Parts: sequence; structure tokens; C-alpha cells
Amino acid sequence: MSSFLRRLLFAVTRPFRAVVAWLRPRPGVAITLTLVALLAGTATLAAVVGGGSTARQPYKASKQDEFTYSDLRTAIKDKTVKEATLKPAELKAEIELKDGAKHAVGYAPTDETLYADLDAAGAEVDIDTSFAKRGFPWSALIFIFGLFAVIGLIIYMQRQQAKAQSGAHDQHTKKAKAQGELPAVRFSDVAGCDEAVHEAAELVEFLKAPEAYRRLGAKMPSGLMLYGPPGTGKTLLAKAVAGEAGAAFFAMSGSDFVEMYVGVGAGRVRDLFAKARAGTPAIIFIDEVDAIGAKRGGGADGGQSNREADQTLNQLLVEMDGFSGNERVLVIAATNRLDTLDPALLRPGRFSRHIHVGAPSEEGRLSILNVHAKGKPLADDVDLPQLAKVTAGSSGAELAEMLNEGAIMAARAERAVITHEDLFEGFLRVVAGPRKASAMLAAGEREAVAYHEAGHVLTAELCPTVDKTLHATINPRGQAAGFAVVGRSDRALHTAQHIHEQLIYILGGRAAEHVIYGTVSSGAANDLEKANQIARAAVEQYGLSAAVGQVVGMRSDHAMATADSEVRRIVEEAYRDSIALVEEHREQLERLSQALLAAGDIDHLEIAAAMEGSTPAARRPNLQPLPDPIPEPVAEEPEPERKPAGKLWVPGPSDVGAAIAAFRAERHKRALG
Ligand SMILES: Nc1ncnc2c1ncn2[C@@H]1O[C@H](COP(=O)(O)OP(=O)(O)OP(=O)(O)O)[C@@H](O)[C@H]1O
Ligand SMILES: [Zn+2]
Repeated sequence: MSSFLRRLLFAVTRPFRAVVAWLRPRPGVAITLTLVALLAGTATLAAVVGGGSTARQPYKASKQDEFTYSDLRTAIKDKTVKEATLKPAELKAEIELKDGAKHAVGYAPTDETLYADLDAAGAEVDIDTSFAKRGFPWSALIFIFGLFAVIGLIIYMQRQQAKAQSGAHDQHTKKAKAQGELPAVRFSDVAGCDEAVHEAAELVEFLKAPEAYRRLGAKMPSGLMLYGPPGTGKTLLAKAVAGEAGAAFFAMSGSDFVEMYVGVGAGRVRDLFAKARAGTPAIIFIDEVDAIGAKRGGGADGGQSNREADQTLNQLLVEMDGFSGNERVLVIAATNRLDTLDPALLRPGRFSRHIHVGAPSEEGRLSILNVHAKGKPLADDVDLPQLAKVTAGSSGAELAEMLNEGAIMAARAERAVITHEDLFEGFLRVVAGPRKASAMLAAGEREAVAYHEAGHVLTAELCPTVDKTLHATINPRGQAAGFAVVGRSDRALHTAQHIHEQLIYILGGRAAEHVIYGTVSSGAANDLEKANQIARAAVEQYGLSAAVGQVVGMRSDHAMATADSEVRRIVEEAYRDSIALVEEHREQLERLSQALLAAGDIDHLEIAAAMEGSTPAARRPNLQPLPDPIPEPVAEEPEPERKPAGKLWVPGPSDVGAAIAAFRAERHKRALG
């Protein structure tokens, strides 16, 4: 069989195979459908045989046959009919006269005596019930058509459902499926992960000039695995590889393969590779590869979806094993969790090259901000290096989103440029969600939240190894009633001193509530949980407890009891110090909470102003001396009429400060009235 024929056959039988594949795991549906089909088929057949439904047209004799109905009646009367065959389906009688002449004649459906009369006239009468020659069996055809329509509809609905589940990826997928795109993305668009870019660049050389490598016997790697936290630019990097190499980009997500019927996922893999091979050089990008490439067998969900994933994974491995090393096709897969992948995927010849795409460093964040700030008019007060500093822990996607949200804020306010305030609001939206205007807290609650957040801010200011608060708010956002954004630095300190201070800060909110009200609200439970986690890690992972010692991972009852009591001791000591710090700086606490109550949120300059009067000498002896807590000299612009009453407003470094102050005063009024 020629390959064309084979392909034709494949294409023609595809819908049937899809139906069968879909029905195979659903025996209930299959049996029901078969029963319905059998019943309906029998009913149709009966209707057709009975001839009940079709309107019958009397038989019309041809021109040559002049024998008419009245001739037949005459022949009956004369008893000259030898044989007669009645065909009620066609309202036709076939007559053989005794003289041997044969005729066909039509009769009326109302003619009920014809049979009896012929019989009485001594003719041999036969009734032919066959319907072969009657009109086309439309009802049967309509029925079959309807059956297919119903099956089609069921399948269509299933697909729609699967599509809805696989969500946003699908549109993207469809585009890529139709034909590989040639991305305009370049390596210069991928910032903050130079090592990953460097490694990927090698493969671009391979794709561009394979001969140079082949001459030396080098084989093109068939797969590249990108791994790292979400939003760090894995998709972007894969696109850039395609863009740099001038390769067609075919993208699919692992979940697209799985939420299909058994066998369809594997078919999609086959299609994808066939398309890519037809248009080399090509990049096949499989996002969320863990959806199909998770360790086989012992899956958590066990059942159907797993079998489907296994088939899809097998097909992927088969396709990759089929690479001869001459195809200029590179498969790039991305995952957040390398450790959950099936080892078969990571073997040489498959995804043997792994590139880590990690969360960006401060320097990396700055270059990502620069990339995405292109084409966005920024106000003079925007300080990208400062933003890179305060966004520690943010991914590239979050930074891009922050700039975008900032631009939206500026556009909404009909500003020509994007201000620092816009960007910071954008940042808060990304990390905590939009401000909840509807979820205003009751006055009492608001005050408690203000003290709580002020406690965090205050203790952070007083602890030298804890990063200082950049922004604190008691305006509910996302899930939180209030929170403090702390300028996390990238360093991970795990000294006893750092952990002690970190705990003082985390428990600072509870400490403030305790000092002011004597009780602690339920909203602070989360802090306690976090403090316990950190203390446990200090004891069990970092070996920071003398009583437990340097043994990691011991499991005796006694050791566990000792560890528990050590965790409790560490947390309690921190809480004690936290309360002491808050009590000693009650004045600053009051000023911070007053500022929060008045303005809703305060930034690092306002915090610095509220902290005035706190001196290193006033701090606990077990804390290191602090540097000056005021990070920047505060400008003294006299603009008293714009200040909201009773609030610590310190104008920012540029003239937007006035506008923000007015905006804040307005909001303040709304919040109170
Ligand atoms: N390193 C980076 N440089 C520039 N932009 C980036 C970077 N990382 C992320 N972005 C921005 O974030 C967007 C989303 O990133 P991308 O989809 O590549 O992340 P991902 O690592 O594939 O995420 P996921 O694991 O969720 O699939 C990109 O289109 C880009 O605008
Ligand atoms: Zn808290």
C-alpha cells in the first residue's frame, strides 16, 4: 500500500477511531447507544416493511402497455386471467392472461376487492410484499443520519467541556497547531537569566549550522528541559531559541494532551511531531510537561487520566527516539518540578540537557524591569533600581505585570507618564490583589489591624538583620485585612541572631495587640504558625538549638520531645523580646498606627518619620546596634493645606507628592464618611 493510500485511509477512518476510542472506556454509554440504535433500527425496518408511512403512488403503465385497469376488470369478468401478482407497495398488479400475454397495471389503494375478485375468477394470485423497488427508504436514511448527529453532538459536547477545562492555553495551542509561528522574540528580550540564555544559545548554533557539528560526529541533542518556578521566563526562552534560530515554533501544554479521550493525546503528539518535521528547523515546546511526564504507575489519581497520560508519554518517547540526529527539530519542555518527572524522560537522547531558570537576582530584576519599561513613559520619580531592590522574590512575569498594572493606573488617572506611585500600586496588586473597596472594616477592627501592622513595622525597624518595611497598609486587599510589604533581600541568613530577630518581627503584630489590648485577635494566628515553622526549621534543619544539637533527622520520642520544647522556647523568647520592644517604643507604635488609621497605607518615608525619637540606645541589649533608621533625608516642603488632618504626611521626592496627598485626603474622607 502506498504511503498516500495509507494516509488517506488513516484520515478517513479517523472519526470512527475517535468514536471507538472515546467509547472504549465508557462501556455504559456504548451499550446504551447500541441498544437505542438496535431498537430504533428495528422500528424503522418495521415501518418500512409495513409500508405505513410513505404515501403510495399508483403504478403508471408505460406507453407501450395499453392494458388498463378496466381491461383488467373485463379480463376478471371473462375469467381470462391466469396468474396475477399484486404489489401493494407500488399499487401495481402483474398479470398473465391465459393467452400468454403479460401486462402490468396500476390499481387504486381503495380497491380492496381486487384480490378476492381475481381469486374468484380462478386466477393464481400472489402478493409481493418486497419493498426493493418501492421508493428510496428515506426514513431509514434519516434515522441513521440522526443517530450519527446525536453521537456527533455528544462528542462535540465532550470536547467543548475538555476545552473549557484546559482553559486559556487552548487558543494559544490552536494557533500553534495550525502552523508553526516564527517568533519575533530574541535573547535580548530574556533578561535576568544569563546562564540559561548562554546554554540555550549553544543549541541555536546547532539548529542554524548542523553540518559543522555533524562533521565532528556531534549529535544534536533532541530535548532540552527548562525547569524553575512559575513565571521566570521558560516559555519566553524557548520562543527566543526559535526566534534566534529562525525556527518554526510549535507549542502545546502538557494538560492539552491529557484532557482528551484515551488515545487522542498520543495522536496529538504524533501530529505535532509530524508538523514540526515538515517545517524544519523547528522547535516543539511542551509546557507543563509534568502533566504527561509525571512518574508512571504510582500516580496519585490512579485511574483513567493516568492511563491516558502514560500513552501520551510513551508516544512522546517514541517520537523522540525516532530522531536520527539529522532532523533540525528540538524539543523543549518546561516544568516547575524536575523531581516529579519520569526518569525515562530525562535519559540521554531525550531531555538530557537541563537548564535551570530561577527567580531573578536584584540585578536580574533590574534588567527585566528595563526590558519591560521600554515603550512606557516613566515619570522622573520612578527609580527602577529601587524597585528592583524592593521586589525581591518576584518573578519576571510578576515584574512585567507590575509595569503593566502601573501603566493601567496611569491611564486611568489620565496621566501622561507612569509615576512611582502607579508602579507601587501595580506591585501591590500583583503581590496581594486589588484593593477591596467593599470590604471596609468596622472602626474597632480597623484600629486593631492598625496596631497589628504597626507592630510588624516597628519591630522590623528595630531589628538590624530584618529587612525594613517599604509599605504597610490596612486597606484590605485580596485575602489580607492588612499587611506590611517588607523589602526582602535576596540573602538567606540562618544565624541564631537572624532567626531570633525574624521571629521578633513576625510576632511583632501579636505583641502590639497584646501590649495595647491585653488579648490577641484570631487574625494573628497565621503569624504564630509561621513563627513555629521557622523555629522548627532552626532546630531540626539548621541545628541552631544547643539542647538538640547538630543531629538532623533524629526520630526517637525523647529527641522529638526535646525538639518540641526547644521550638516552644525559641518562639516564647522571641515573643517576650517582641513585647518588650513594643513596650519600650510605645510612642512610635502609636504614631505608626495613627498614620495607618489616617491614611490607610504608609510608605517607608512615612514610617521613618513616625520612628523619629527611637535611638539605638533604647533597644534591647540582645540586639545589635542599629544604623540610623531614617533611610533618606526627608524633604521639608511646606504644604500644610494639602495635608490630611491628623496624619503624618511626608512629601515624596517629587511634585507628584502633592497630587498623591490630595488623592489620599479625598480617599480618607470617603473612608471615614
Ligand atoms: N526573564 C525574563 N525576562 C523578561 N521577561 C520575562 C522574564 N520572565 C518572565 N517574563 C515575562 O513574563 C511573561 C511570562 O513568562 P513565561 O510564560 O515565559 O514564564 P514561564 O516560566 O514559562 O512560566 P510558567 O512556568 O508559569 O509556564 C513573559 O511573557 C515575559 O513578559
Ligand atoms: Zn501579622
